[in-house]
Amino acid sequence: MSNLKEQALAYHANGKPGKIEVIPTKPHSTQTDLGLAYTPGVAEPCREIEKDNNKAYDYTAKGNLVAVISNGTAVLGLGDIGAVAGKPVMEGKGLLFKIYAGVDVFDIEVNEKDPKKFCDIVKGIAPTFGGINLEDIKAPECFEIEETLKKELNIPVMHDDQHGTAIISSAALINALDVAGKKIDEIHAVVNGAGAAAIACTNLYVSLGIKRENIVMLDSKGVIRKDREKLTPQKAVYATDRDIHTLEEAMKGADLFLGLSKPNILTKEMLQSMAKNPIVFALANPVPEVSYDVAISSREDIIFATGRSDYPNQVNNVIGFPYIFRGALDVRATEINEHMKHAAVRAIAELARKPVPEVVNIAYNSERFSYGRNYLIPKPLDPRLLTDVSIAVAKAAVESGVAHKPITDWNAYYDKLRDMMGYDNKLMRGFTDMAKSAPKRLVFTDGENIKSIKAAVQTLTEGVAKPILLGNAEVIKDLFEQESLSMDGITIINPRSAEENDRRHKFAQIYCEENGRKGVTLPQAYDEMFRRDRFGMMLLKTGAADAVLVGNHSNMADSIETAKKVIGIRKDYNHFGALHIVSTKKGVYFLADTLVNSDANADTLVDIAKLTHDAVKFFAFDPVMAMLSYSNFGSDPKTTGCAETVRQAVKKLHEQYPEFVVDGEMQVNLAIDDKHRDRKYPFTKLFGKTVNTLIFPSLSAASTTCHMLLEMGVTENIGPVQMGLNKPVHFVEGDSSIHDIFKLAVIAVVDAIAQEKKEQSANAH
Ligand SMILES: NC(=O)C1=CN([C@@H]2O[C@H](COP(=O)(O)OP(=O)(O)OC[C@H]3O[C@@H](n4cnc5c(N)ncnc54)[C@H](OP(=O)(O)O)[C@@H]3O)[C@@H](O)[C@H]2O)C=CC1
Ligand SMILES: CC(=O)C(=O)O
Ligand SMILES: [Mg+2]
Repeated sequence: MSNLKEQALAYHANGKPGKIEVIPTKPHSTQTDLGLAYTPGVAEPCREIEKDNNKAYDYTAKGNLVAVISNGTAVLGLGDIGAVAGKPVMEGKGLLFKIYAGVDVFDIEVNEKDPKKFCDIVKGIAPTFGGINLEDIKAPECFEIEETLKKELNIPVMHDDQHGTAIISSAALINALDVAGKKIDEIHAVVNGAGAAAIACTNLYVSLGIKRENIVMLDSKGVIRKDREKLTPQKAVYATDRDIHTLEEAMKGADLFLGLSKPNILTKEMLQSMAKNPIVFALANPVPEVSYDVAISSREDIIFATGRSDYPNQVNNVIGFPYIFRGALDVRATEINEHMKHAAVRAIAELARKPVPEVVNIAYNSERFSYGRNYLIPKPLDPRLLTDVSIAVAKAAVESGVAHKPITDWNAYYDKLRDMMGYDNKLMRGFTDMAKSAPKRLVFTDGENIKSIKAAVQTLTEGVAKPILLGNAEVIKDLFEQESLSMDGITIINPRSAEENDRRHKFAQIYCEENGRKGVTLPQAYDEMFRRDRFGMMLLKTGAADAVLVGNHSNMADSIETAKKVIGIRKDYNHFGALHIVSTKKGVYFLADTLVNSDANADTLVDIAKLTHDAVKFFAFDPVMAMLSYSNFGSDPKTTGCAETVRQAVKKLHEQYPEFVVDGEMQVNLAIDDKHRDRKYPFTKLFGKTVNTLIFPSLSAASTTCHMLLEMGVTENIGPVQMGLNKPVHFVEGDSSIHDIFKLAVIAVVDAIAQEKKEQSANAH
């Protein structure tokens, strides 16, 4: 703990104190810029806004700016620590708004406990903002404050400790009940705490179906009973006349415990007295009502959540507020109403049931998040929260008639949000959309590998492919079960099974006929068909599949040789190759050949350059190609070796393909720095152009460079993209992540679509 204390204090104090700052969004380097940013130019937008206040959304930051406002009376579970002491929390919230949903925040700490005066202050500053997030204001004052402000302001106002918490914990409850196999209208609940968060959560649970008479609520004075005096209206709603007087009694046989109160209140015995599969949400921060260790050791069937990030099931309002406000701001909603809250609950609950993307597993250093008692709600770093929750909230605002600026093109809105996510680049999104337009039958030869399986499931859920997994059906089914993945829509083929005997014979016949003069006999060909890469490629060849991903269950060099024999190299070529697409700060680069030709000569390089030229065009870029080596345009005059091989290839390319923008040999720094190159070597065919394609002199150089870039943090890479075979066979590299395999799957489908189009146009002529 003291370590945490030191770390936390150093974190906040180091560098510029605090966690947020204001950054200008417009140019400000010249006198002209400043004359527009401030006087005299700034008067023009002022005049426009004076005429029509709504113009503030066009000319100022208002539309994306939220106030996080607190009076510091219920800061986390620290209690009434005063306005300024709450500032680190409010700044923290500002940081989360920004990083998760791109919402800008001013944190405002107000020294005022009187609800009426507090409301006057907020109303006074409201014109600055597109929305108001009330935070850490204690009950019962928070109820009056929120109600008044909602009534009197026409921008979204939400007290996050109430409704943010209610939304997230409701989503977790829906899924916990599903896991426990219980019905919401039959359960008995104990709610410990009757403050801002607890009351709002309970209200939302009731609207979802929990019966009020099945709830026992407690505050600092014990069970809220009908015979107690001076209950606030919010507490009185939940007062009970059942013969229950203590927390201990309330817990007996209960199905649900919701704690939004104080640390360490529950005992092991109390947990053991609950009903079967008890749901325990101990959400007090930073220390829950019962520790994770005590809860988990109390009984095996417990379904447990806290508000903390260091245990499974973090029920924390961070999963909601950034996206709830994002959606509300984007349609310029005048409020956040019940319809919008329910939409957010559903979106969060449903997201937890979808397969978890690899980026999330990587972020949490986990191999296997999957829906179940330890994964009831999405992780805060799940980038899909931004799209799923914001869209659900925005749609609900439009449907319920509170959107001032309704969205009509939801696909464009989805794309805009996806652009904010930042883990995927535009290029890949374009391919994904292309693949979705005509999903193809895609074979994963490594069907018994969990990474292939997860990538295959993702292709299905994203609608980019119809996956076929090769392997032993029992093994594959077990893996699906272990990961709680659905097999709906997945095809499994076991090349070794008796059912595939006829197909094995047929494939062997074809393979033998085509390769008889390469020494392949029929018995050998039959034996080969037991191997998954051979069988997968034959499925493709015979039209039973549209594309294949060859996994790393077999030797890559052997699979490459097999692909040559089974699928064949394109007419007019003697070689095939592969490229990697890497997205760097300097732009997108195509690197080749990164996979196939370990002993390239000048003819190999010419083929690779031609294939890469076509591929780069296919990916909608104009190829500007540098043929790389260690020397520049003959600066090393040796007549043998790699520089000479590249020179010969360049000569051939210039003679045979004068239209290609290609030159070399040159060093990679000259290829990338066009100004330097143009100054020093103005005669090249690349003059005035920016190189986007790098053809390496050897596989060794290409592969090393490619892996080095990736290890050193290139933001995005796709590959190896095979080019030059007659059909879409692509090769998965040994250390590929699920995300890498998914991207290659998308490329394979896009390749299949392109192939189909080519065949259709050839048939038409
Ligand atoms: N995980 C999450 O996302 C969130 C967690 N929280 C946490 O919930 C807790 C409460 O926050 P909030 O509602 O904003 O604060 P409030 O001050 O509004 O409410 C606190 C409530 O806890 C009650 N309480 C205090 N001691 C006990 C006790 N021994 N037994 C039963 N009830 C008790 C108080 O009773 P009385 O009414 O008698 O004073 C009051 O009703 C905090 O720990 C906070 O960090 C809050 C929001 C979100
Ligand atoms: C998470 C939060 O808002 C709280 O604990 O108060
Ligand atoms: Mg809070």
